[in-house]
Amino acid sequence: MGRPKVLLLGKIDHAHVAWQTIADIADVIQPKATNRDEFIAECKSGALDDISVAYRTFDSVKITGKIDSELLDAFPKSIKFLCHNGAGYDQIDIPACTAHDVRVSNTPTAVDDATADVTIWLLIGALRNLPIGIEALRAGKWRGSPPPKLGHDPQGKILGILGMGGIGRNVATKARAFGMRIRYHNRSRLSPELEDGAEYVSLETLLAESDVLSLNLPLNPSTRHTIAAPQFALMKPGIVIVNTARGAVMDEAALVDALASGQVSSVGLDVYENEPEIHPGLLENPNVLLVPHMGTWTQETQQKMEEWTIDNVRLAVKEGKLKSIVPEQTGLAA
Ligand SMILES: O=CC(=O)O
Repeated sequence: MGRPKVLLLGKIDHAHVAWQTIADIADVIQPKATNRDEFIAECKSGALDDISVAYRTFDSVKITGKIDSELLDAFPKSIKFLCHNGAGYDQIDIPACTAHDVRVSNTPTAVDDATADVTIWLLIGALRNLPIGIEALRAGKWRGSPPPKLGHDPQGKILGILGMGGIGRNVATKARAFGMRIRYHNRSRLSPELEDGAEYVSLETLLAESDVLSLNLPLNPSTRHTIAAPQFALMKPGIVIVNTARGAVMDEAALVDALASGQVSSVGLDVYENEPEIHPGLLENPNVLLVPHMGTWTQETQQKMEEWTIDNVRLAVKEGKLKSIVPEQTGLAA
């Protein structure tokens, strides 16, 4: 039997030492394709035959497009493991992977601190109307005229967290240091230990009573547009919303309307429905604080995410298993 073959979809930017441990035990193959059609043709040419494990980055979607049934049909049948570098894996159709006997891993926990830090930054910035002041200052108008309306303190405000996984809980811990009262809604209630004093409420109560809403739920077919026009209508008027999860968990056009009517007073966004495009209604609105998907954009976290993904690749090559299989596939035979 020859050496195992590992497909690298995207680049290793930081964890070169860890990646060398893969090169020591496997042949690493990089596709020549630069778009999906070319990639499918390359798969069909046999150039990727015998690959058993693939490492992929978020940006590699530019080469392959979404990992869906069409792509999995083209992949060599030898592929058994797909190791995604990222916490969110909405670019991958998990049921299709399961049907094709491909196990998928992501990088939970590695992203929690960095993503929660940006969440808090957006939360404070949106509460304090900082984008209006920043824009006026850059335009040479100091605070502008009229100046931004006064912001609000986080102390004593209710922070509603929708999605209380690792990132949501990390946001809760950090927000407590700002004196916020934490409530959450999640598919299922957490143990008291994980709740750490956060109050579990229904989605309706979360929307109706939160001063600030933080979206920390994964994007999948059942969470798409969880926040849309009917949900905006239920919210406490003047609510502040922060989204560092995925743009499409919220209906962006409905958000633009809710901002225009004042139902939502301000918003802090790291993610968008059709990245890198941004709804013009968000770009035009001074009550919108935006960053371009930089939730995990730190040296330390990028390094950790690559190393975590490489750990999955190594385990898959050596032992035929994964360190962090996605929850939808836990319990499936390896
Ligand atoms: O967006 C970042 C991630 O999913 O890790």
